[in-house]
Amino acid sequence: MSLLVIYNPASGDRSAKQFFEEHVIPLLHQHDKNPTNIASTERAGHAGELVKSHIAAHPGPVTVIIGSGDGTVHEIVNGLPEAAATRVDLVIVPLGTANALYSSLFPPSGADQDPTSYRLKGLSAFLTSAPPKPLTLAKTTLSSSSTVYSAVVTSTALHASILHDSEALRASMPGIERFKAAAAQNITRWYRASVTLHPPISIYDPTAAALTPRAQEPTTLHGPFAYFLSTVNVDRLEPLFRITPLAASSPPTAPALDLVVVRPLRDPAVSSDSADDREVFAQKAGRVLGEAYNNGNHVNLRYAPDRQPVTEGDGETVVEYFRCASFQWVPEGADDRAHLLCADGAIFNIAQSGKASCVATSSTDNGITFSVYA
Ligand SMILES: Nc1ncnc2c1ncn2[C@@H]1O[C@H](COP(=O)(O)OP(=O)(O)OP(=O)(O)O)[C@@H](O)[C@H]1O
Repeated sequence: MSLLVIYNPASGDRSAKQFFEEHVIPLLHQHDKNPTNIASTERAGHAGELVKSHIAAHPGPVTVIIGSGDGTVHEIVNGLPEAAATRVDLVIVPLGTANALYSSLFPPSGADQDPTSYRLKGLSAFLTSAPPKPLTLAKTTLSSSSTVYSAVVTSTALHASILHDSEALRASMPGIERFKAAAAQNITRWYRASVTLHPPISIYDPTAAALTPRAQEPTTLHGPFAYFLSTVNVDRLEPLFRITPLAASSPPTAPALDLVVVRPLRDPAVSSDSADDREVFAQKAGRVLGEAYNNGNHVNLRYAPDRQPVTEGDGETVVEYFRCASFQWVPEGADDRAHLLCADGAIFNIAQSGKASCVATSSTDNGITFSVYA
């Protein structure tokens, strides 16, 4: 098995080069692991090119130690030719902004933890020969010639708008605060679309505190939507933002998408798509996002008789939490923002009259088995 080391000097707070020189490379040498190549990415897309040319020169399985955030992992997952038919085992050193995949694999313990040893947990798993864990991928088809794989998140609505707008804030806000700033800019927007979920479908029931089976035929949800997001492999998008908690507490036994959906017209205080009702609902949407930071408690919010979100009683849930095999998002023509789709932070535009179809697959679907040390 060959060994390739890649780091992205532009990730997160731009500390990857120094971290690799001071910690990662010396540790590899101490363990007699000699990489075939140590490369720094030079531009967007370069990480995928580096792995692709490495496999061409060294056919067969490869371990890739990757110092970056989720965006660079995404480039590797999407950068290899289907014909490669090989195995890629990833060792993540989390040096990006959000590090969703890493913080889901290694949830922060809460206790004081040395940041350097925390970042080296994946590398330790590799060095101690723990078996790598296969990844699930979400495959999104935007047209007959456009397909993208996600290893973390596939979203539309507010989350796609946040990722779309936060990139412009990267230089002035290198940390996760830029996602909060972009959320504030977009919190009153609604997105006109419909979405069809495909079975097997289950839905979270806060009373049972469990996912319960739902229809075994496709289910269509009509908009407008405030929030629509699906994940694979992760229960959080930042160390403390636990948006799909059931992915960890009740993990799927076969490839599946965990979905968080928020539809404003379910709110008894909202009767129409007016500016006033958007302002009223923005507070509820803000509460949902805030409770996701409270160990994923947003999934337990219900509307009380006074129409405020609470965690007691038996009112309608504020969040609809589904697990399903696939979904099809169909934006309405006039709503440009409903045409944005985010795949692990990369933003795509769904064509006018187009749709996005997303299906959970095992990582072997594109001919390559992607696994990660955890
Ligand atoms: N040398 C480079 N200069 C500028 N950008 C680069 C360079 N190398 C890679 N990139 C781009 O940097 C982007 C961000 O990288 P990455 O996702 O690893 O970090 P992040 O966005 O800070 O973290 P996260 O995705 O976890 O929030 C990638 O999409 C990649 O295309």
